[in-house]
Amino acid sequence: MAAYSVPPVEELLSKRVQEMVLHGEEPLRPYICRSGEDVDEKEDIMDTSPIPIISKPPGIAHGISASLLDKIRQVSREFFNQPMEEKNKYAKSVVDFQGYGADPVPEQGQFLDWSDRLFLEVFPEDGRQYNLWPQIPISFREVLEDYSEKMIRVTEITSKAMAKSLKLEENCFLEQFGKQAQLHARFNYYSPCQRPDLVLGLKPHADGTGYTIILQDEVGLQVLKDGKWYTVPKNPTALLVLMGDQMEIMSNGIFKSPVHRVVSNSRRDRISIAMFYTPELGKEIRPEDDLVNVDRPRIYKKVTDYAETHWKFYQRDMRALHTAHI
Ligand SMILES: O=C(O)CCC(=O)C(=O)O
Ligand SMILES: [Fe+2]
Repeated sequence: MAAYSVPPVEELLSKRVQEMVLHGEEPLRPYICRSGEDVDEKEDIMDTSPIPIISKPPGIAHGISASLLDKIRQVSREFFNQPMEEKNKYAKSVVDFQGYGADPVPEQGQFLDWSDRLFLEVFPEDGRQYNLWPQIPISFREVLEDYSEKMIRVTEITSKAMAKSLKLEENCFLEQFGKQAQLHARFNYYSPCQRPDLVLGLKPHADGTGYTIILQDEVGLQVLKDGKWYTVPKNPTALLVLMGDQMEIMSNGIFKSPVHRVVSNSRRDRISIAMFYTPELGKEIRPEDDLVNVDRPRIYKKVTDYAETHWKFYQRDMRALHTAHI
């Protein structure tokens, strides 16, 4: 049988998916992670009841104006719509986290995502690498700074609401996150794919964050529950709060960190802005004491810098939560 040669992953990752699509290239083998079945491009959305969405009541009002949500979507689109040479001014190497490109090289044999991204640390402020923040569109920096400030407010509202829903002291989760909690912005660009039945925009994973706040412009994100994928509906003024593994630990397993993925679409592209909210570096987190009792024994240990452990497993397409189990 003739050998089928594929460029090394490093080489593939040094090229953007968006570029391949512009050149009409078909996905190469490392991007192919689906069997060619089970693709549903219908516009109608499946039952979404298990997905918590912060919007107007009966959810929680997030307090961010519709115009700011439009602006952040707009500057993201404008950034990705630019020629490669402009975007490459912010290019990351294939091992870096911050900057424009793809995720760092996964361990051998793992599939690649059919998407590009720009990843930036926004809090604590001294972690900002402004040389990687796009200068075009010119309003990018101002809009991201404004959005990040507002996101901090959303994390306060959300963390308190979650504590109260469990009858806990309202600041308990905020204290665990710490004053130097981290916030990272990940701008995801999902190019269309001629073969959405073969690739995924983002492979199935759970987040290693405390939680992640997602804004999207099109459907594509799916959450796994009881073995079934649920599509998150499109709602221009809604933010989706997705629990990460660290919130599952702090809530002693009450809040579940769901596996999710992004499917590709043959006709349209998609933008999402995911804000990763993670406890302060070096800070130990643990299940809240008041959530541990005879009926609900402690199921998670104390952990520190769990996001690092999470990343090591993510690179191997595995979850890390078991490492925190008692
Ligand atoms: O694009 C999305 O809606 C989800 C992104 C996501 O899951 C992530 O960046 O971890
Ligand atoms: Fe995610």
